[in-house]
Amino acid sequence: MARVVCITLNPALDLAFNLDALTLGHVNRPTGAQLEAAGKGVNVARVLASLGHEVIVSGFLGEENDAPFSLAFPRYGVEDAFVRVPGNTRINAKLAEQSGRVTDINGPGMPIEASHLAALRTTLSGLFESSAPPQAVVVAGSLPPGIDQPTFGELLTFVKGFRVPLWVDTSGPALLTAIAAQPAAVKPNETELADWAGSALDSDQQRQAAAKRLHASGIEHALISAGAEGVLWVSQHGTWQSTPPTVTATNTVCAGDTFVAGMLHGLLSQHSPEETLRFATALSSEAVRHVGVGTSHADDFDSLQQQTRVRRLDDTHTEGATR
Ligand SMILES: Nc1ncnc2c1ncn2[C@@H]1O[C@H](COP(=O)(O)OP(=O)(O)OP(=O)(O)O)[C@@H](O)[C@H]1O
Ligand SMILES: O=P(O)(O)OC[C@@]1(O)O[C@H](CO)[C@@H](O)[C@@H]1O
Repeated sequence: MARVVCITLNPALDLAFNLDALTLGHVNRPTGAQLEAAGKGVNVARVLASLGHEVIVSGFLGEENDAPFSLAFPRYGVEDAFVRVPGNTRINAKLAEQSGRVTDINGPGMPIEASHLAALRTTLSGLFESSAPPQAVVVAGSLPPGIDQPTFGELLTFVKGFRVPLWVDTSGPALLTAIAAQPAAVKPNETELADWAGSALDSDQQRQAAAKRLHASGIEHALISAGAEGVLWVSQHGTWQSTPPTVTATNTVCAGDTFVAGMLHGLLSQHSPEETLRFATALSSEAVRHVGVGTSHADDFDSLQQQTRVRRLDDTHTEGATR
């Protein structure tokens, strides 16, 4: 198993509400509510730890409300290397309706200052210069106020300097900055990549062309997810496509993070490309059935994997790799 650092610059307490249907402008009474220590990198970390990896979480946490995180980290099985900064970590509302529609309300996050960034760099240097340096690093989620695009680009270059694979999952201008920094992997969804691609990525062909272009631009693993329509993956292993099984989508909030963790797990464990993509896709489909990240301990996980369709698109001699 590997040692992995997961960085969340803008974590969140996710407040998930289950509603029959959301009515704007009215009092809504959810059937259930759940508050969890989250944010993209924390979610990825949680999945990797559940798969047996040694995971360290870092980034910035508000010192005024860090108790739910400090309590959750031992439960998630991850080591806490977050830099505490003045203020409160944001609370993001996730409104999930019976129809499967989810409305996210994500706050801006706490202002980050140059001294906080310097503290983060010192923490990361300490982790990577230790006697047991990590084998991979994930940077996931949005940028808090105070971290502009050039600063983010510099941070990614700094992290790349540790010479382990850097995986980045972000959106908007930060995704463009990340792609320019040439990490080992990015995993936008089809909407998030449209800006970079210059057009909507509605069809398989458009997504395939964009993933190939992304890979050719210097990204070792170009991954594009498209919800229930599945994933396109272009790498040195070829062009692969997966389609998840049909499941009842209750809450899609952590699906992308679960997928990223599943892929990294497969690659770090040296599983075959087919096995890696099947596992990650099935795991992310498991995630959408409930609030929170996906688990491979679900009773029917084997069946979810069997129902996941995986195809290699650039090789006609891979019938054995499909199900
Ligand atoms: N409705 C669904 N049914 C089955 N699987 C799904 C569904 N939605 C998402 N998934 C699985 O989760 C993966 C990631 O989902 P998606 O493309 O929505 O990522 P995302 O937009 O990054 O998610 P996030 O909400 O975590 O940011 C998909 O590739 C798919 O395998
Ligand atoms: O605002 P960001 O950083 O883009 O996304 C934050 C977030 O929506 O991502 C996770 C799900 O992927 C949630 O835990 C969290 O609230």
